[in-house]
Amino acid sequence: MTDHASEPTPPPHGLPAPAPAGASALPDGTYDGTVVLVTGGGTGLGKAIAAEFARLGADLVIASRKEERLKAARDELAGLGGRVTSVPCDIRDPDRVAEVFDAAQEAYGLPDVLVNNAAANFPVPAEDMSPNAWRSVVDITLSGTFFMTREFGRRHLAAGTPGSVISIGASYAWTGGPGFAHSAAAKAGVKSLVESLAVEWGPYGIQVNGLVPGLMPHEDMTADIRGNLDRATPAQEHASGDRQRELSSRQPALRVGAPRELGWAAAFLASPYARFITGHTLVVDGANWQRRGLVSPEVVTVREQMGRGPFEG
Ligand SMILES: CCCCCCCCC/C=C/C(=O)SCCNC(=O)CCNC(=O)[C@H](O)C(C)(C)COP(=O)(O)OP(=O)(O)OC[C@H]1O[C@@H](n2cnc3c(N)ncnc32)[C@H](O)[C@@H]1OP(=O)(O)O
Ligand SMILES: NC(=O)C1=CN([C@@H]2O[C@H](COP(=O)(O)OP(=O)(O)OC[C@H]3O[C@@H](n4cnc5c(N)ncnc54)[C@H](OP(=O)(O)O)[C@@H]3O)[C@@H](O)[C@H]2O)C=CC1
Repeated sequence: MTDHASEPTPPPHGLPAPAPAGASALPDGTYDGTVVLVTGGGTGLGKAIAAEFARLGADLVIASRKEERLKAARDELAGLGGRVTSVPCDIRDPDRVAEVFDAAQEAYGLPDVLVNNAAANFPVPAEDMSPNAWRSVVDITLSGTFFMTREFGRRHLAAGTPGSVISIGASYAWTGGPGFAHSAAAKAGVKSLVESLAVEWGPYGIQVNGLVPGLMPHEDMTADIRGNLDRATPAQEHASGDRQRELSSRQPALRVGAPRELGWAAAFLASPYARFITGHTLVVDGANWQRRGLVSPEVVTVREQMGRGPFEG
């Protein structure tokens, strides 16, 4: 019998690394002949999601406001498999949203899959948030998601065809997000939409799911979000220069997520292997959002976290 007590305990090593980039759990050609529309598909996580569908054979339509970014992403994604087209669009405008679907239909056909990935966010204490700042984040994140989803649903209902919607959320939809009241409220709305529409449209063969990323750093992260992460880690740790390690040590997985891990989850959720999953929001975050204890870190106000002086009205 081994005497375990006398053996040194190996240090915790966290969750295993993901499969390499370019690998897939789904069979080659899973998305041959299908059209996938990704909002915000020109940057960050949206681009990573689009890439996984492309590798599996999908024709892609990516849509967002900035044409240059879309074009650069289109060239990158085109090397992966299927055809790619980009359509400039502000998802806050329902007429522009309809035009995106017209363009997609003309290019490849009615999208079979819609990924609502576009969103807006910046950290700001609620008492400093202007009405327009609130409106801007809620309009893009919640209303834009609804306008896209509504257009997708209407066209499929009219055609009598099935489809799959995946809306990207955030875990503060459940917990609230101090410093991000606008985005957290909007993402709670997105989660609620998933649940309402899955029931409304199940009878017509339309699946509606949510997908929540954890901390998945990428090169397109906005300066505001990057700054927020910098403030969340002590200055002496920045000096080490190993940002990834600093962030990893604060996750139960002892690592951050790779954008492709979100892409794999999206490709699964819209695939023939997930046809009975609808109205569900899947969290891909290494259990970071569950990290609670009876005794939490000392309370620091959002103002202090953001280095702001006292509220002056
Ligand atoms: C707890 C868990 C931890 C969790 C830790 C972190 C979790 C992150 C989870 C979620 C992450 C994401 O969503 S990441 C996605 C982030 N990506 C993006 O946001 C990209 C898109 N963003 C944008 O385009 C812009 O940032 C945005 C402002 C939202 C929209 O652009 P527009 O041109 O429509 O709007 P603008 O005219 O510039 O600005 C509209 C108003 O917003 C105000 N505004 C703009 N930036 C502001 C700022 N930094 N602080 C205050 N107010 C601001 C302006 O002053 C305007 O108000 P007035 O002056 O009154 O007129
Ligand atoms: N990164 C993370 O760690 C986390 C991200 N998330 C969620 O993941 C998703 C992707 O985030 P991420 O890749 O990090 O962010 P990015 O800032 O890289 O992407 C946001 C995208 O949305 C597009 N967009 C913004 N506003 C509009 C608009 N009005 N109309 C059309 N497109 C718009 C932007 O393109 P353009 O500027 O060209 O319009 C951009 O491509 C979001 O839903 C976000 O809330 C959730 C939790 C954590």
